[in-house]
Amino acid sequence: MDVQDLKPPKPLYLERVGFRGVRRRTLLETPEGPITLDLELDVYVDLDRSKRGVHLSRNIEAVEAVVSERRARSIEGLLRAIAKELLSRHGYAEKATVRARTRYYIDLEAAGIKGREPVGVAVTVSLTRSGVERWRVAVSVRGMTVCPSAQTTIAEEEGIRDPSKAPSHSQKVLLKGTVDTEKVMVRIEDLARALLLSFSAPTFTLLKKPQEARLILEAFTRPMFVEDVVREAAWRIAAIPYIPGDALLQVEAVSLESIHPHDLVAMLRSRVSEVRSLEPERS
Ligand SMILES: Nc1nc2c(ncn2[C@@H]2O[C@H](COP(=O)(O)OP(=O)(O)OP(=O)(O)O)[C@@H](O)[C@H]2O)c(=O)[nH]1
Ligand SMILES: [Fe+2]
Repeated sequence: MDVQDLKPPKPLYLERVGFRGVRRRTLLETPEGPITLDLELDVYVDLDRSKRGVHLSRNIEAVEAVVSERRARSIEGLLRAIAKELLSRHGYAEKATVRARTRYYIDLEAAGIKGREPVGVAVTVSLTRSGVERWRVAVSVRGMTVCPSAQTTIAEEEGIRDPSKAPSHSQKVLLKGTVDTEKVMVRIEDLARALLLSFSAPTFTLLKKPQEARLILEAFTRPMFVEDVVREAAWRIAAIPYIPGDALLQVEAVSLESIHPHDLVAMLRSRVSEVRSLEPERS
């Protein structure tokens, strides 16, 4: 009998046992065409109290079986297939959890500028043997803000009639949106776009002089606190129609303040239904 199958000295249930950071490249045959993804995978199963260890090589065999098939049409399909493969190879497990970290490229249009922009992605599925499927999609993006407080102060002090023409401090903001759902997975593109449009202005990989000027002028007409960015992002995420009302969303912004040696953070957590129930103040 394998050591793994022996009764453990202390028979305690383990929620997750597996490998973290398994690197694999895969090709997804998506409806928009083939996408190659470099994945960093975490692959876990639970372990009941009767067994000392998980037969861990099977976690890699499950990944290899699915990744080499190259049949997945989406990251959702790929992760669900690996989770099912884990449960089939570990007859003693009740739950499989698979997490993939990767980078997507999103078509973005703002201030009349078009670009294909990188976003950080982490998708987690947890699947039980009875078929309960839970998803967590987290997308991280970068944008810029213009501070409304400094802009107003300077406009008043300098007698500048149109505040958007007053200088202010502007900084890069790291914004992360996470949505937890059952059964349906939030599309990465939808979550990414909701976040990218929640800044004073998004960042673009390529900016020629006229575009750079237009982006900055646009940003100065949309000054935002870091709190405004988080609320705007929550609002836009909740506006994604197919997300169930009981889904949980979390938005966190880290503003790399240009005038301080430290950063500024704002975070909100809410049920999507709660955000949807608010009537926006007409600005
Ligand atoms: N459960 C457990 N396994 C470990 C640990 N350290 C190393 N291993 C793994 O043990 C694995 C080999 O055991 P198994 O996966 O059972 O390999 P096997 O018995 O040849 O294959 P199966 O017949 O599928 O069980 C290696 O892939 C190691 O990664 C540990 O701390 N706990
Ligand atoms: Fe084994």
